Amino acid sequence: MSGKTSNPTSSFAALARLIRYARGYRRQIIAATTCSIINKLFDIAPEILIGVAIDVVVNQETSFVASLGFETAKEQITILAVMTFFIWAGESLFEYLFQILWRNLAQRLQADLRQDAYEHAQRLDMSFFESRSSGQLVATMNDDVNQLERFLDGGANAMIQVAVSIVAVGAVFFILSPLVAVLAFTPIPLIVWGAFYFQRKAGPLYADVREKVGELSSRLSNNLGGIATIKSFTAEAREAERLKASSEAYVQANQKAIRISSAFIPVIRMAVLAGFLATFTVGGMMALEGTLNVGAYGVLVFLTQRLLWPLTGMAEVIDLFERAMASTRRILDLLAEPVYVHDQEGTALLQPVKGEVRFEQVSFHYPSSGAGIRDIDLHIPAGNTLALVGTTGSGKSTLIKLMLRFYDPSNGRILIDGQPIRSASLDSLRGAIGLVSQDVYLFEGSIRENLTYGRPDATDEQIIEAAKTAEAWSFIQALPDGLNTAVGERGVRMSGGQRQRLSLARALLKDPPVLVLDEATSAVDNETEAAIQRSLKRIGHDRTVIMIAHRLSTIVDADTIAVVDQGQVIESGSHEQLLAQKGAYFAQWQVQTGQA
Ligand SMILES: Nc1ncnc2c1ncn2[C@@H]1O[C@H](COP(=O)(O)OP(=O)(O)OP(=O)(O)O)[C@@H](O)[C@H]1O
Repeated sequence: MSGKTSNPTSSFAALARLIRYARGYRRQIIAATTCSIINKLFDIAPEILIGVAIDVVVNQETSFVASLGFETAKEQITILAVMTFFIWAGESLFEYLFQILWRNLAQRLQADLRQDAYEHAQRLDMSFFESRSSGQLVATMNDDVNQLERFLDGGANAMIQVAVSIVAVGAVFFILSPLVAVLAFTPIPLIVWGAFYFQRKAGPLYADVREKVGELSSRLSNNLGGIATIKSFTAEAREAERLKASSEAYVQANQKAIRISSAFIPVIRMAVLAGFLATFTVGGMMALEGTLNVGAYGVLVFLTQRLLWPLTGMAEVIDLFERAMASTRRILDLLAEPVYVHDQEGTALLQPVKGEVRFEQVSFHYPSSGAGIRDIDLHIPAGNTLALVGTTGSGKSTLIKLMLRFYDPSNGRILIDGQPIRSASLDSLRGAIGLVSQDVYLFEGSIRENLTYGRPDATDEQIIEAAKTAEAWSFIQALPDGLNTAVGERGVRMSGGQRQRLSLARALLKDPPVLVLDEATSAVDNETEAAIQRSLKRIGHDRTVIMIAHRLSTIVDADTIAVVDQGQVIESGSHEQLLAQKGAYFAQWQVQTGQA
């Protein structure tokens, strides 16, 4: 998703966006946070109890615990032991609870994000997919989502607990000795500054790492998808080299991040040491002078460790946080990607759809190439057949894409049964159109699953009838597993002609009022093509058919033939009319019939 990761918004902005996204989980987040806080408080408490115990041993009847009403030292030790037991038990219980809560939250949130991202991506316009590689999208929906999951599994709790340590230990310090507190806290601003400095440095580096992961997975999926082409061009070595370059770019991006993150820990360690030594020596002096209770001194020394050492772990947590926020930004950016082709949900085309199609002054240009179509006027009465012919790249498929609202025209409008398609729901519009496109896509699964894709409840009789019309039944029947034969990924186990016939049968089974055949029979032999033409003529009587063909012999019977050239309709009429005009169609006909 190039261009997106350079987004300058900080990681905290990404966190705020994530929290907004996760508002449905507010109660769970609050519960998990509360358990993290309580666990940390229980975790700090034993250190305080050690101090209290020293106080008991040293001061006995005048100790702090004695002032609570436990007179003998034995009683005091016993009560401290009981308290220690409950504190440890409490700590264990809340550890269990926060682990469960955070991890469950991580699971739910990652599943939601992936699902939402996928569902949103499905709604996005075709132009979005043309500007993004599928590998990048897969990386976002898998790696980025997992990265966030890892942070929620442990990082979020660690961040909260560091904050609780600072506040709780700080409070104890200030109660016991404000002077030592100030000394012990002196390194904290440095540590926090270091953390932010690191965050600023590491943020863009991690964004770059995520970008490189995307590129790497994009290359992998493209290459594995195009393995036959690679082999046929014996390009294995070249491709291996290119993959190595992508891998290397990923390594280097990571190395930059590693250099920064590795420097952080030693620096923080020295700052921690300064704070610890200050408490240790100044507190010790004060205890010797008698201005600080011995027990309090013990508490301070132990707590300094509790306060400062976890901060060394902050580097790792911030590391995790930065990575997770770079990922979060990518996921949420994908979710925020605007949909330009708006669905008018709830406003279905008037049923039953008769299939009258009209293009009125339709113009459209692809933003990326500037190519497109201009001022197209076409009218196809319901039940008629329109053939679109013309040189390659003249804009025929573009007309179909506009009719399916893969894009919206920049000018003019398209109507079905007199209703502008922009004001109809995408469901009802696309439900009314059966498309057999040039690039046949079969899903991994059985022939039956592929054929019933547009009509999951079709009976075997209906499936067979559609397969017969598409001249696919004889070869399906000959397969050992018949309709249950697996077609392989993208239909690789079928021949090109078989794939086309399956795709045609799939569209026919949907039984749409408008059938679009874009070079639907280009990969079958002449005999099969003629047979398909005959069946199509039979079923074409009660539906509108729009066909695109290069072989003019297949469209001579169309009610209207429109010749498209450089994005415009330059001639239209019946076969005979166009021949009589002696224009572009006539010239093409001469070439194809060998009369030129
Ligand atoms: N997604 C796209 N982005 C940018 N340009 C595109 C896109 N799809 C098609 N084009 C361009 O638009 C023009 C019309 O393409 P279109 O696919 O409609 O032609 P066509 O007449 O169907 O060609 P063919 O007979 O070869 O299938 C071509 O110049 C093509 O390069």
